Amino acid sequence: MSEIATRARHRCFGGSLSFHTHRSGETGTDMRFGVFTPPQADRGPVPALFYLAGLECNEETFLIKAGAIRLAAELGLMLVAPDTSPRGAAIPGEEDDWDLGTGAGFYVDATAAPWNKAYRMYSYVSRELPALIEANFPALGDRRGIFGHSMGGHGALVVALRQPERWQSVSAFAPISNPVAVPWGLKAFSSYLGPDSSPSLWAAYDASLLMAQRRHPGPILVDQGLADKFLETQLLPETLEAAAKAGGQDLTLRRHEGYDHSYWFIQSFVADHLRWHARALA
Ligand SMILES: N[C@@H](CCC(=O)N[C@@H](CS)C(=O)NCC(=O)O)C(=O)O
Repeated sequence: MSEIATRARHRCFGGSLSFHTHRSGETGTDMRFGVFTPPQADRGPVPALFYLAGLECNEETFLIKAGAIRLAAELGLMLVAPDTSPRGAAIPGEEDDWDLGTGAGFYVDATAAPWNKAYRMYSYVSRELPALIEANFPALGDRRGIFGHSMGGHGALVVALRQPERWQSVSAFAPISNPVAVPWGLKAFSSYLGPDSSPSLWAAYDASLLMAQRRHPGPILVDQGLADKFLETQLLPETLEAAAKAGGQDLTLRRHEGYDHSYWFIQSFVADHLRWHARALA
C-alpha cells in the first residue's frame, strides 16, 4: 500500500481536517484526497462517508463549500473527499475540455486507449481509496457510506448499486441519472469506454439502467433543484424514479423549487444527507 504524504492539517470543530497525496496503483499517478476526522475518533474507529464531487471540482471543493463539517463533527462521521480524476497523466488532450479528462473522470474504469492507462476512478474510489483510508485513519471497515453531486452523484449511485454489500448507505445531489442518454455521459462514455455502446459496458455505469435490474438494500435519498440549468438536458431524475419503481428500489427523490446546481443548493440540504447516512451507519 502506498505511502501517504500530508500536505496540510487543521483543527476543525474539535476534529482534524487534513489533505493528502499518495501514489495510486489504479491510476499510476499521484492522487489527492481530503479527510475530516471527527472528535469521536479519539475513542475508536468511526463510520466513513465518502463524497464524490462533480465536474471541474477537486478534493477541496466539498470540504470548503458544502458546510458539512460542523454536523459531521457532531454526528461522529468521517468525511472522505477524493479528487475527480487523475491529474498529470500525460494523456494527449486531457486538459482540453472541462467535461472530459482532468476534473471529469466520471468514476468509471476506462477501457479505451489512451484513457485506460490512468482513468480508473471506479476502482480507485470504490476499492483502493477505502482500503487506504481504513488502513491509515480511524475508519470502520464495515460502516461505509457514499454520496456525491452531479457526476459524483452518478458515481455514488453506481458504486453503491454495484457493491451493495460494501456500502451501507447512499445518497446524491442532482445526479446525472441516466448518463447513456445525455451529452455529458455520451461524451465521457464514448471516450473512456469506447464508441461501441454495448449494453454490458455502458449499462454497468448507468444508475437508471442498473436500478431497473438490481436494488440497494437500503433506501436512497436524492435531492434535486428545480432551477438547475442542467435538469432537463443532463440529469433526468425522472428516469431514475421510473427505474426505481420498476426495480422495487426504495428511493426518496425530493424536488426543490428555486434551487440551482451550485453548492448553495448542496449547503441547504447537506444536513439531511449527513443525518440520513449517520442513521444508516450507526
Ligand atoms: N463549467 C460548467 C459548470 C460546471 C459545474 O457546474 N460544475 C459543478 C459540478 S457538475 C460544480 O460543482 N462546480 C463547482 C462549484 O459550483 O463550486 C458550465 O459551463 O456551466
